[in-house]
Amino acid sequence: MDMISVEEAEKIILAQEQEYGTEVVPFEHALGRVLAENIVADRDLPPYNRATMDGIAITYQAFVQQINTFTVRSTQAAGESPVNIININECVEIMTGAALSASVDTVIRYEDIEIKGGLVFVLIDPANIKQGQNIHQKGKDKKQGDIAAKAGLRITPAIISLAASVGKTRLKVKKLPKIIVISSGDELVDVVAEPLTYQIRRSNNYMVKAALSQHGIIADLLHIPDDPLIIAVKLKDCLQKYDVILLSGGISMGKFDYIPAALENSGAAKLFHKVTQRPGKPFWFGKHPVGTLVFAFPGNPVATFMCLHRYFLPWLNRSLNLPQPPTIYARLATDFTFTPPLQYFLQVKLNFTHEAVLTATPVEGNGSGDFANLVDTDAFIELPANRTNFKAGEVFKVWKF
Ligand SMILES: Nc1nc2c(c(=O)[nH]1)N[C@H]1C(S)=C(S)[C@@H](COP(=O)(O)OP(=O)(O)OC[C@H]3O[C@@H](n4cnc5c(N)ncnc54)[C@H](O)[C@@H]3O)O[C@H]1N2
Ligand code: MOO
Ligand SMILES: [Mg+2]
Repeated sequence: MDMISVEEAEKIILAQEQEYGTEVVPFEHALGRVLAENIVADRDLPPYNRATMDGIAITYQAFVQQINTFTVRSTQAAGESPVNIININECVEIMTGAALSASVDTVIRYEDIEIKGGLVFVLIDPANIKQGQNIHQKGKDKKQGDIAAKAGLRITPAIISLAASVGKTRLKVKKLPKIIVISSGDELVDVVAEPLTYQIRRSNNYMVKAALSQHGIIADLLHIPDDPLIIAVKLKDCLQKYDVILLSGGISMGKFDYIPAALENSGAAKLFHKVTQRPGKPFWFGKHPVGTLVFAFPGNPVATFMCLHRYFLPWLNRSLNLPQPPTIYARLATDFTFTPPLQYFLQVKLNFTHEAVLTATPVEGNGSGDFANLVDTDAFIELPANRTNFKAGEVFKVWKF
């Protein structure tokens, strides 16, 4: 199969969307997961007429009868059972969060009253007092039985708080794929090792694992040497144990790039190898008959990073039935030239102008091995393969990370 375009690669990958079922987790551990059930209000929200200001609670009828001096029946803290007034000229000193009794319907702030000699004087013009003011009415936000959060949403801190408020301590969420991130290469040593002059510490795998953890996935890590026998054994094992394998390295033209052949020998079917893009041209994608998907990313760190964001994360969203994030476009801030007939993913720094226009300033770096450059960039913009000169002010698609 010849090299395919970015769009074709994306289509092939998204067509492999999977469904991993659901599981129940403690609500405190559900952040970032996808809700697989509705969260329903177990009572009205709020469950009682709630004072929203510290002050006094009265019946509005008092003003109709020209009464604006009150005696204090009682003081009611939040958490105390509601106190009734007996006479129309009585008030309850009430605190924010306390439940009003049915005998009162209006709250006046401490700032608007004076308490002297056991009496409460209202300082403001009763014409400026509205019946029901400073009260959060029972059931105003949600009625008992209403759906307060719909299945399918990504769980945010707001949803965690909602679950807590309705006493939903366990939440049904979509299961995440079981993933292993495999690095390969004999030049790569462990992060705690002191590399020899011709070795480097492995880092791609930690970058991929960290990016996955932002999506709630705790991936396993494995390193394999450039040894075809070990690669075959390890890949065979992982193809049986995981839903998705994310590899980096070992897939290009090198004499020790054994991964594609090993995958195919293990029974995985190649769905494509090589995409007309830079970085990331040697990208290999395939599927094993047991259902395991294999994203074998090119080893150069910027290529691994780009392919993860451009292909894997959209696949994950699709498989979790989440809407894709809205497509963002930015204006190129300076002219840029790229001659090879490849779709170029240019590293950029994003900015907003005073006119709220999103701009993308190239932060080129030194090719796809320059992972240090990623620290100073916040997105790739996608420059079409069939063009060479890109002008400042032109608009291109953004892949934010
Ligand atoms: N003759 C050709 N050579 C190369 C081509 C080509 O088309 N023809 N493509 C180039 C491109 S583009 C890329 S990208 C790389 C991809 O190579 P591999 O996927 O085989 O990756 P490796 O050779 O194993 O490593 C490449 C590079 O990346 C470093 N690396 C790998 N894994 C890690 C890791 N976990 N942490 C940090 N760094 C890692 C590795 O040390 C190499 O420097 O091939 C080009 N060659
Ligand atoms: O993907 Mo390679 O990183 O184009 O250099
Ligand atoms: Mg190689």
